[in-house]
Amino acid sequence: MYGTDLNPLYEEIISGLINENFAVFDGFFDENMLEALTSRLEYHLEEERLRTAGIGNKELVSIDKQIRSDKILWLKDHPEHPVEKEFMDGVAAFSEYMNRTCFAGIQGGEFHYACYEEGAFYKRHIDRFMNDNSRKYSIITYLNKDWQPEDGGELVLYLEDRTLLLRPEFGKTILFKSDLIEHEVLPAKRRRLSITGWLK
Ligand SMILES: O=C(O)CCC(=O)C(=O)O
Ligand SMILES: [Fe+2]
Repeated sequence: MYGTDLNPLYEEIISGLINENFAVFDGFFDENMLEALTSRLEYHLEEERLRTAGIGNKELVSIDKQIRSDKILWLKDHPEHPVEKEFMDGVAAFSEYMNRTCFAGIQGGEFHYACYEEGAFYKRHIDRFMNDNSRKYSIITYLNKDWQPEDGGELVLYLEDRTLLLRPEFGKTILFKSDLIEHEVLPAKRRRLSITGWLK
């Protein structure tokens, strides 16, 4: 029946968002798709398409290497590949579910690939701009095979009652409320790849 099926993974994510403003999970995207996204990102890197990321929104971008030192490529800034369309479709299906079951009011999103080269980091911040509060949820999926504890690059979530360190392991996805969760990326000790987006 249209509109009434429950999706167990989505339900788990939504419980996390309701109870703790974040959720960490595997299996949002299947293995083939994760492999294809990784190859695509590696190809973009070889073609030198990623650029030093800025801080602030389009009008107010300043590049401050003291705060972040990753490189990014916005998905909208290059011709879409079928796996990128599949990625967007997956995120759109979740957004529709959130809208239908939680009245989340998500109207779209923006997405980029990110690469933290050895030594790169992103200091403690929240994912909202001073002059634009449209970002509702942040979503990050990691594309790093065999990430080891000594590889660093953890995402730190600064929660009210504790601090959580998350390793950027292949296929792991984090979703959190963009306006509430302060977070940081610790220096990576090897190249750290991800695809990141904001539901708006
Ligand atoms: O890659 C991560 O773990 C987080 C990235 C991040 O905080 C951002 O791009 O705003
Ligand atoms: Fe962030």
